[in-house]
Amino acid sequence: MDTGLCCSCRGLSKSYGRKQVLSNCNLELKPGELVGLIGENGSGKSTLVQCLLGYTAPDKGTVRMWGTVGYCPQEMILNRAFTLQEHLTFSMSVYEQHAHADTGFASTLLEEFRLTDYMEELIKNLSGGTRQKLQFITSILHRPSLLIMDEPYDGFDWEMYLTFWDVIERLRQAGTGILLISHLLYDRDKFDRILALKEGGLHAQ
Ligand SMILES: Nc1ncnc2c1ncn2[C@@H]1O[C@H](COP(=O)(O)OP(=O)(O)OP(=O)(O)O)[C@@H](O)[C@H]1O
Repeated sequence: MDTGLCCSCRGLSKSYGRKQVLSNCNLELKPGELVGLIGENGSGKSTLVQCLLGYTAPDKGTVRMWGTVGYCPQEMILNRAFTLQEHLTFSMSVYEQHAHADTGFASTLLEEFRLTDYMEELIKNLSGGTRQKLQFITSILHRPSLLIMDEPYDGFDWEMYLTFWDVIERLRQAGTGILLISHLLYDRDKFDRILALKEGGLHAQ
């Protein structure tokens, strides 16, 4: 069924003990749309993302996704014992089980993010910003239908920040719907919509 959406959640609620974190949250994302999600520390942004991705079960509500998903989390999830090359070989083999991940796109991203000099380095020896670049490109190798990113450019220098936005724009043009979570959103004009999570609810900004 073509709903014209890549993600929809309806009536999402989640409490931890007596603390209600999400209360009746509704969100729809269209292909090619870029939505920013802001909120104070502890407002529930990560909880919302965890519910969208199915990592945490909501108390109420439904989540639906159409197509493939890419996720760039805030915390580092790379295997530190791999070299960058081993990490990429492993990631591509995982993606190829479910989606198309072409080596040409991977090579372009490695060049654009200046990672080609580090292919034989262990991930544990890379700088924080370099690891962040690798984590970001890993989330998009399969050109997902929906991309969810939590503080994705934390640690990028200015040039890499600009490269990041170039790549995001290309993904949007190819139809990827994007949800970008951050405490602070710069360049607000790049977003189609900005939502704020406040007292458990999503509010248009
Ligand atoms: N597994 C958990 N068990 C209990 N409480 C939790 C759990 N996960 C999150 N919380 C609580 O839920 C609230 C929202 O947390 P969450 O991490 O979703 O906020 P956030 O907006 O992502 O915060 P930050 O901007 O600091 O990353 C916080 O009060 C947090 O302590």
